Amino acid sequence: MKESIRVFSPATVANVACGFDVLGFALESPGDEIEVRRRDEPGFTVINKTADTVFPGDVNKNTAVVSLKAYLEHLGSEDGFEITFHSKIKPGSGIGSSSASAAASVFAVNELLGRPLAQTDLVQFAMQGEKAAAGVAHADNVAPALLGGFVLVRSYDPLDLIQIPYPEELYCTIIHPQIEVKTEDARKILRKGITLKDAVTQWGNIAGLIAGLMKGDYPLIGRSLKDVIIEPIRSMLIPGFDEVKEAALANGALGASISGSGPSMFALSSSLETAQQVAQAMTKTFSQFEIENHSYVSKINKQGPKIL
Ligand SMILES: Nc1ncnc2c1ncn2[C@@H]1O[C@H](COP(=O)(O)OP(=O)(O)OP(=O)(O)O)[C@@H](O)[C@H]1O
Ligand SMILES: N[C@@H](CCO)C(=O)O
Repeated sequence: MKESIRVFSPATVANVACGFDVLGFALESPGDEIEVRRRDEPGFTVINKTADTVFPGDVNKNTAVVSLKAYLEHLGSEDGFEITFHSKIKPGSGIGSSSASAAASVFAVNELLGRPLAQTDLVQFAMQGEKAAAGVAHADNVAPALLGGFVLVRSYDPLDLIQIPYPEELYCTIIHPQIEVKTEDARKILRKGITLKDAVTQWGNIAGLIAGLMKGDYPLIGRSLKDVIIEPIRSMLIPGFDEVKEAALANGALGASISGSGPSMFALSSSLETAQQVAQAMTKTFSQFEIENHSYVSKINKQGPKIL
């Protein structure tokens, strides 16, 4: 059996406006690149070869280790592993940095061990990494990170993951304002209750978004990419949010909202040209608020993690 493996695990956009905690999709780039090597003795080591990522001091709080421990415990294995990070999504960015690591390690070791578990069965362990990062075992980043594409979390108990077809011509613009918002903090500020009116609007939109993706109905996708519950609260953490969102829509985006818990924003477009125009418009608008930022366009990642 191989003693080491190098894998890529994708960034992800969770919530997707109206699907808080239940919908996410994977991006072709960026992502985490890690190498996992079996150790001669039990335990875990993390080697950081990235240029600018600072990991938690306690290796056992690293989401890659937390998820891998849960996976190995399930298998009854006491093997130890060394995890080397070669590249890393910036933590707290809103595109699933904690998730990419949690998914990468379980995918890598499952491959090293000859795939004792199916890919879908790895999600439950990667969720433990998210719980360590944000206090809640949400699956809307790790499920698309491991399965690729758009994934609906139909149910958490029991875990029921549904891969959702989407139109081939779908492009995501991501913009990262240079501010950090931790998921844990962005969850604490949410209201504990919602009105029935908002609930009806939200579940109409999430159903419409799923239907639009499956039918390749761009106007329906656009009409449904609206969030009346989470965005009104979390957008207060992102200076210029309303103006940047308006700029995206004015330049042809189907819809735009907060990526995950923020501060990144995402916009979906039906062509690469539009997505690039949207990126320019969002960057220009954020810059008017004197917030450093960078933006890029990514296609949807079909496959999830891959062996390098
Ligand atoms: N391998 C890791 N990669 C990234 N963050 C990690 C990792 N291990 C632990 N963490 C911790 O998780 C937190 C980052 O996770 P958080 O969910 O806040 O950001 P994110 O995953 O980039 O955003 P989002 O979940 O909204 O997409 C930080 O406190 C970071 O220290
Ligand atoms: N659904 C999670 C995603 C975090 O990326 C949240 O919004 O808190």
